[in-house]
Amino acid sequence: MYRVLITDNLSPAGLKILKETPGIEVDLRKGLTPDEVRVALHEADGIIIRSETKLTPEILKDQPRLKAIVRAGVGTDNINLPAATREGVVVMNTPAGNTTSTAEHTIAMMMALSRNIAPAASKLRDGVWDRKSFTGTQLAGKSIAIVGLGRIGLAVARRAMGLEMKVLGFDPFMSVERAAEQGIELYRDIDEMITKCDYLTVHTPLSPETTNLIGAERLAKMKKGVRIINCARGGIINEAELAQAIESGHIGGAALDVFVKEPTPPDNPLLKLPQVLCTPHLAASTDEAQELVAVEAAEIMAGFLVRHEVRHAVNMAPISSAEMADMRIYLDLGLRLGVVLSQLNKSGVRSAKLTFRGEAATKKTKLISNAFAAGLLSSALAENVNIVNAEMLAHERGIQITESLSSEVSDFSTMISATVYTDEGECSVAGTIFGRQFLRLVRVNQFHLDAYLDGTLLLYRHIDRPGVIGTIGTACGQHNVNIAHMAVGRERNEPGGEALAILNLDNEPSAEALAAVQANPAVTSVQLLRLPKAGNPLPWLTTQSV
Ligand SMILES: NC(=O)c1ccc[n+]([C@@H]2O[C@H](COP(=O)([O-])OP(=O)(O)OC[C@H]3O[C@@H](n4cnc5c(N)ncnc54)[C@H](O)[C@@H]3O)[C@@H](O)[C@H]2O)c1
Ligand SMILES: O=C(O)CC[C@@H](O)C(=O)O
Repeated sequence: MYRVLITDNLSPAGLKILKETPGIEVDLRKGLTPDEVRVALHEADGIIIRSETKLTPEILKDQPRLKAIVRAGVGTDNINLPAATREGVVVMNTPAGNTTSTAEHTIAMMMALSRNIAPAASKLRDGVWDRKSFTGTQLAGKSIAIVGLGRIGLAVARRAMGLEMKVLGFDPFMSVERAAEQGIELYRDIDEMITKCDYLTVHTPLSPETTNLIGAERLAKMKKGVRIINCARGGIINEAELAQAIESGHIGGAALDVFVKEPTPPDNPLLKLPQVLCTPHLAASTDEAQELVAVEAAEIMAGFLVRHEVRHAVNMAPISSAEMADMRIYLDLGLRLGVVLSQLNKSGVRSAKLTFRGEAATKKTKLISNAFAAGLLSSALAENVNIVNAEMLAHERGIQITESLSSEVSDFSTMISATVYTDEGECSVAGTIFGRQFLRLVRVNQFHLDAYLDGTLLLYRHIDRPGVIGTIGTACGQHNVNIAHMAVGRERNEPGGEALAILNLDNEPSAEALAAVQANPAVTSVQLLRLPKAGNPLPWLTTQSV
């Protein structure tokens, strides 16, 4: 049974989906302290959150059961992404469900700010009929500058055009042609754009580039009386510098839904200014948006846990359930080749190269390389490694993994070769898939053979002469070790040279059994490899150890 922890308010429609999904149980706990979230996560396979729960590195560390985090909403800035990735946890979000509500809130804030709705209503509630103090400004004919032309920025642009406003835009990832199609005058220089607007609204994520994007210097460049709106993230506009610019009279006012610290402390100077209109992070709080994001979050979590599909992931490539069904066997092959090389090599790996041939070259090779890296690092690291964190962990250890695709015809319709380069030289293996389900190890260095790629493998190198195989078989039998399959590869395809044999064993041989094999004078080396059993759930996506 997979357990999904939910620590923030989630619409009942989302809860219903999870509760009705066989194999999933819901652990609904609101108002937890950070430490309580950390403890509750020990027993959770997934967690769904909104913006209140903060998932810090301390909370995410050592959570071996946790596999997925789903953010019911857009911003993942309350989740420490490097920490989640390092722990091998997939982070997914629901990017589109609250776009309309957030755009509508932005327009509502702009209108309310321009017409002094909040202070006028408040005064009237206090019994004062004041018509003089609240003369507003009309929006029609004014210019609005939009920073960030993604889903919400564009939705705001369309609505502003409906209000007969002129729309200016800045987004380094938007083409001039696409902006023109939308009726937006695109600027390549934000500093030029901000001198031309009457309203400025920001719709970017909070990132190192966007933190304090609008501060004292840019506020000073704007026209006197400009009104500023932030329904994206606190910190994109510097709060203290905005407060000063409003107090000085240069900036006409601001409408803010988001704050650097949430809940924002009552002594935030912006809350005290009459020219500032504030809401407590409400832009996405509509029945419609909350139902959409909750349903999507629940479906994403259920799809991940039950069908292993990865949708809207922010720390790995997405995989649909159809792709996953197709890729599974390849991820398995990549992981097992990595495990084989990690156990064959005792010295430090500096780099690795994967070559994909035939059908393998047509798959999402990056994911297969990540599965290979997970296998390669599995025996070396105490951490759990999977396709989410393998690339990061390999990179941190200076291990470079490169890929090449080959159209060269090989003996097999699909094949993956992997070579690791170590301080002592190189070692390579190749694997293939028979009948779309059986994995085979078909080469170890210069030896071509055909061994099962699962369970316990006994490898021994020997001089290829009569009687060796028989005596090794007898030694195994005497020590109660059953041989399920045997493969031998010869250096030159003729007797007398070096050969490599791989025995697939039904049970783990004792130290005495290994010593008996090693005692054969023709045997030059013996090594035991341990791979996951065929058909076992593999750790390329979850955080189980190999
Ligand atoms: N207040 C709320 O309740 C609420 C609700 C939903 C979303 N949001 C926030 O709104 C913001 C936008 O959401 P979205 O769904 O439109 O995201 P999005 O990813 O669709 O759009 C973000 C846009 O910002 C642009 N961008 C990135 N860096 C930039 C920079 N330095 N300068 C200019 N543009 C830059 C990107 O190119 C992209 O087009 C996010 O911060 C999100 O968290 C807030
Ligand atoms: O959970 C919320 O209501 C806020 C969501 C919003 O900040 C988002 O980024 O989607």
